Amino acid sequence: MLVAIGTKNKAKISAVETVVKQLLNEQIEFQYIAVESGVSAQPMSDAETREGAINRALNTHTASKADFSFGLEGGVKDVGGVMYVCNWGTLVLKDGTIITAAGAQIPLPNVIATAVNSGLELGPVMDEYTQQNDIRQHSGAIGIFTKDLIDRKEMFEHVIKLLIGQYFFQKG
Ligand SMILES: O=P(O)(O)OP(=O)(O)OP(=O)(O)OC[C@H]1O[C@@H](n2cnc3c(O)ncnc32)[C@H](O)[C@@H]1O
Ligand SMILES: [Mg+2]
Repeated sequence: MLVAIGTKNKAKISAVETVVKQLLNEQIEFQYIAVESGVSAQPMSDAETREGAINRALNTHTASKADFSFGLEGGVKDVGGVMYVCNWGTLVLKDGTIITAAGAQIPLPNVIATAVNSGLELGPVMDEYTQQNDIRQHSGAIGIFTKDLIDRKEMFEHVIKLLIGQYFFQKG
């Protein structure tokens, strides 16, 4: 089967590959496509982040006609005046069926929230904060602020499991 992923981000790619290989007992070809999310570079709500994940999966589906097309999107959201990191995933099946799910969320420190609210993207803000490159492709914000107990790959693995689990349920 063909599995397409709408990103070139290493954390997202390895999350999809790990879970798909674990759950689907067949020969799998993976395809990675950089697609548009159709939302802002830094989504600021659950609704916008979810929409970005759906758009990515649909654009991946259109480009690949794969059996499974995945779209994963990271964003932030405000809950009671506190900024949380949020992540959404979408699986589009070959027949166009859309399945969605969201991942674990943690609050971001005020210094990070202030920088993001000033219009910066979380990715570069995290690089500046940690003095490392490309945190978004490795630990992610969720890894940095949990001492890597849950990194960005593992967080996305849960999202992929929630997507494939719903597919199994629908299939019966
Ligand atoms: O290449 P793509 O697939 O776009 O991957 P990305 O890392 O840019 O991830 P998103 O576009 O889904 O996330 C939107 C923005 O939020 C940032 N972001 C989201 N979650 C993050 C995390 O856990 N750690 C660091 N940055 C994160 C990301 O770098 C972007 O600036
Ligand atoms: Mg991005």
